[in-house]
Amino acid sequence: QKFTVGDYLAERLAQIGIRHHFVVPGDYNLILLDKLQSHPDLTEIGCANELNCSMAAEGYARANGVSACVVTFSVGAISAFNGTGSAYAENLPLILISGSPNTNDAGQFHILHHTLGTLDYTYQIEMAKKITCCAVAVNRPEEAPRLIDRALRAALLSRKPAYIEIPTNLAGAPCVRPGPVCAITEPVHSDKAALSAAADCAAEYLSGKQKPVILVGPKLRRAGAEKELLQLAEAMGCAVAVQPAAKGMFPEDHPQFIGVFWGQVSTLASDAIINWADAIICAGTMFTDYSTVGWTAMPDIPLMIAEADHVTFPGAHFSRVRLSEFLAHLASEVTPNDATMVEYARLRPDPSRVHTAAAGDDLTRKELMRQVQGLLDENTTLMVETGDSWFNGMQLQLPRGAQFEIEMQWGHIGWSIPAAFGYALGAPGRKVVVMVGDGSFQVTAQEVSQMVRYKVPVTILLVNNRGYTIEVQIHDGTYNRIKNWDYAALVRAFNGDDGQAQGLTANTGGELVKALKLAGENQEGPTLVECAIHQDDCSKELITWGHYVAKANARPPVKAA
Ligand SMILES: Cc1ncc(Cn2nnc(CCOP(=O)(O)OP(=O)(O)O)c2C)c(N)n1
Ligand SMILES: [Mg+2]
Repeated sequence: QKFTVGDYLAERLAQIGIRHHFVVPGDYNLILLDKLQSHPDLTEIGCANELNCSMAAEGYARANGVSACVVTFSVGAISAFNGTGSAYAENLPLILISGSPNTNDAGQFHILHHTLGTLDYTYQIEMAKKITCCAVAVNRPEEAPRLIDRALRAALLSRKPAYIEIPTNLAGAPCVRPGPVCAITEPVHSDKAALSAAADCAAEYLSGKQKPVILVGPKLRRAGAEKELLQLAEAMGCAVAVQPAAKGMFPEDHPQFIGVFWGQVSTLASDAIINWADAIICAGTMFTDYSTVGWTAMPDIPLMIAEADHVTFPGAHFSRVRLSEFLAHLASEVTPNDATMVEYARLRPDPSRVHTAAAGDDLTRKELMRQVQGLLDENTTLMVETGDSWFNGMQLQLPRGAQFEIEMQWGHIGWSIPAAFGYALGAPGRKVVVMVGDGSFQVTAQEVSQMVRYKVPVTILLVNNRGYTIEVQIHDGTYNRIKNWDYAALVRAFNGDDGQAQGLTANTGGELVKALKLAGENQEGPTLVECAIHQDDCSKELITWGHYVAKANARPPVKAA
């Protein structure tokens, strides 16, 4: 049994920790799929289309750390570019693998199916270069080890997606076996001198400051630095806020947690403390139009910003300083200062008395969220979709161990369904709950059928407010109306003759209680609960945020000088 290029790739994927690879077959990748499938540690997961395949891989990477999506040339890969873009924006090492034309075709001037109908097949890798940290095409079997290793190492080091193109007649070509896997997995450590210089600079930045606070951003988890952040927070004793896309990256039951800082739509009293602070330690932060509420909540004091591999201060920059090592170093040196916690204690809001609606009342967003809060425990992962689900999710208090997943940077509606499917396969045993709007659900609904096929027990809370409400709050128009579906019947239709999915509707609080109980009991497949709420029943935060994002979008062009 000769060892081939496909076997080399399979062995490397397994060595870096992948146990499931997401695929849609096509004649350019069939031999490669055979090789991957024959690896004892890899399980092939079929998806309904390549957009969903790439989003399932994006979700798998959130749970597993790294993922692989295997598609056919051009018609497959170009759809998969969307989930690859998400992985880039969300800092996830998704390996996009595409079959490609037989190596003889270019030289024989063949026009091929699935291509643009020209003689130039390089357009795909040229596009892939723009949305990955490394894109390689294996055109000769001898090149396979070097190119595959280069792409995988680049993805693992930078937490960005990589692209590997394998011609249909090379997947089965003879190839040498891989060398030690540490050659591609060995991390890069901080430069010692830069690390201590950065620590000295941090001490200087903090000295003389009365009210320092920590702000956690979404890159913290991707840099593997959550533990060290906690060490630093406890060494300082200061208040800790998180950006919306970093919710769940600092424990919310921790006494120093002061809420989600999101400008005027912040939770608890985090915006008051961030605005009161005279020093902000930013760890893995991303200040974007969405996270600063249309630039109305951009901190305006000099910041210390610790990124995955460098640290900046007002007037200083230190390269090759790894975030986790920097935070740990700081924790061992920093002077305690709990002024921001003392102040927070003075102004923290009393926990709001949550109103329980009568069982027979029409279901409202508030009652829905009261019941979702009750679902959260140390074993739950809540995935919130673009839409009012972002804002409703932000208000939830996460018990210790509960996880929260959001795709706020790429913000592709429909991400949550395939991503939850992929995440659930990467985190067996966790209870995965999705909160998704009706508009988003319509984009990628087919992947519920894969949850049925692989018996993945995801609970899908479909918040049906009859349309694209988040868009309505930014700027309304007829385009924000959609055709209503019978969502529960659709999910039951995915069962075919042997599925265990349940499709339920909840029009009142009482019906929701019953539906959630049934969902918790269904371990043999997905349970979708259509939660029907009024079209205008949206969060006050969405209305405020939508107003300022629309204003930011409408800024007039700056007149040329
Ligand atoms: C792929 C993609 N296409 C279009 C958009 C713009 N967009 N953002 N949110 C929406 C509507 C979301 O509506 P729903 O899922 O019903 O959420 P709600 O806001 O809760 O009604 C759109 C159409 C987007 N974010 N992603
Ligand atoms: Mg909606």
